[in-house]
Amino acid sequence: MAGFKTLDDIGDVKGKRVLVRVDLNVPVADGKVTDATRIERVAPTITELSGKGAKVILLAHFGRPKDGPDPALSLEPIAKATGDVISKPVAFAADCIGDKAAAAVAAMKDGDILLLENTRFHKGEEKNDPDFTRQLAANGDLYVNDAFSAAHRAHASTEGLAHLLPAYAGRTMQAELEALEKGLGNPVRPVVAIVGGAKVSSKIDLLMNLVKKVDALVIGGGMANTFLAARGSDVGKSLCEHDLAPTAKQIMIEAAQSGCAIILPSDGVVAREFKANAANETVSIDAVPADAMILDVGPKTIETVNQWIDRAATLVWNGPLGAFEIAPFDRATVAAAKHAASRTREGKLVSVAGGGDTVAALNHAGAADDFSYVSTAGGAFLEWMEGKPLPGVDVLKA
Ligand SMILES: Nc1ncnc2c1ncn2[C@@H]1O[C@H](COP(=O)(O)OP(=O)(O)O)[C@@H](O)[C@H]1O
Ligand SMILES: O=C(OP(=O)(O)O)[C@H](O)COP(=O)(O)O
Repeated sequence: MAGFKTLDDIGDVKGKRVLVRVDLNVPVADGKVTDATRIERVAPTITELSGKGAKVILLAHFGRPKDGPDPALSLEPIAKATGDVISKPVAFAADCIGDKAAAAVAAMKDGDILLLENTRFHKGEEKNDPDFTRQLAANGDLYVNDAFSAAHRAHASTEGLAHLLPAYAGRTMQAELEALEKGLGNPVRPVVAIVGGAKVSSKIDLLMNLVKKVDALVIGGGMANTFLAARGSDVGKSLCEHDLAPTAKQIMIEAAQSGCAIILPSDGVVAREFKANAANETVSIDAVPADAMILDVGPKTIETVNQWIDRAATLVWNGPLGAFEIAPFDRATVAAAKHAASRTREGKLVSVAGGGDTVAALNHAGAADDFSYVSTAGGAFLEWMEGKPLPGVDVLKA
């Protein structure tokens, strides 16, 4: 891979402490990992380094802790899940810096694997604070970044560490960039993007550039509600970031100027509770009851989405169209995923999808294997698509 050092350049790692940044931000329900794709994708890097006798020290975040350590966002259960995927024990330390981390690292033998607690339990992580970064670096001789899906974050463990230790791209980082370049480096038009999901505030800005790159943008999931509200629709109690309505309006103006069609839901499946099999009804998008929330796009919208998939030569997808984890609000996501998979199988579509939950949704639909490429990354993938610099990648090239 041009511009980087990879594991092919790392030399003899026997006995060396290698800090490996991975993305273990996996979907979890009732304490169980519901989709292990991200763990499976970083497994080759972990097993390769461990097999060569390195002490493999995994750094990762989990969720978005607001105020220091949060037991609900501990990585401890993920250590076991990682061990299950790689068929080796993965030890766990209750902090990523300080005495607990140092003691756990000191106890490691060559080839051992250790996962340190959620890096985001310290404010220094997201601030890329030099002092915090030095404390992380104290436990390593070398640094490997295999977290492409977090490479859009300039955090201590994704960017800062590469300034302090000899830095290398892991196998997944390398493979993701190569696959995206191959699939989307020079996409066949028309290019249709589907963007849904729930991370509205962290993804809405990048839609401003995306509409300049694609021919049509289908907006679903929680993301659609902010656009619907900006357009004047009442979305009741739906997930919606009303303060981002001006941004949504600006994106719609930008899209019109760039000749990018924006497709918003025309109907929705609404419920009063966010739970599986909640009583629900399908309503026109302009008739959402004030006490209800849109949890999926409706059948008319599914038809429209599928028509746009039919028109596309290239499909780019991040974010489910509805709350796919809870039946029956998975209907639109499953229908669109199956349709895109079948067009891809017929050789009529290049389909590239990404994101922790999007991958889980495609797996749920039984469609992932038929997509041209499934990335572990959502936000990072869209930023790569925009042509935005990814700090976690650029620092490896420095
Ligand atoms: N209408 C909706 N209301 C609430 N949550 C939604 C809705 N549509 C999708 N979601 C949620 O969005 C989440 C995924 O969003 P996001 O994290 O942005 O995707 P990814 O991880 O693929 O990048 C899922 O947990 C899903 O339940
Ligand atoms: O799940 C992730 O991104 P994604 O939801 O865009 O796929 C990454 O772990 C990054 O997480 P963040 O968006 O909290 O920085």
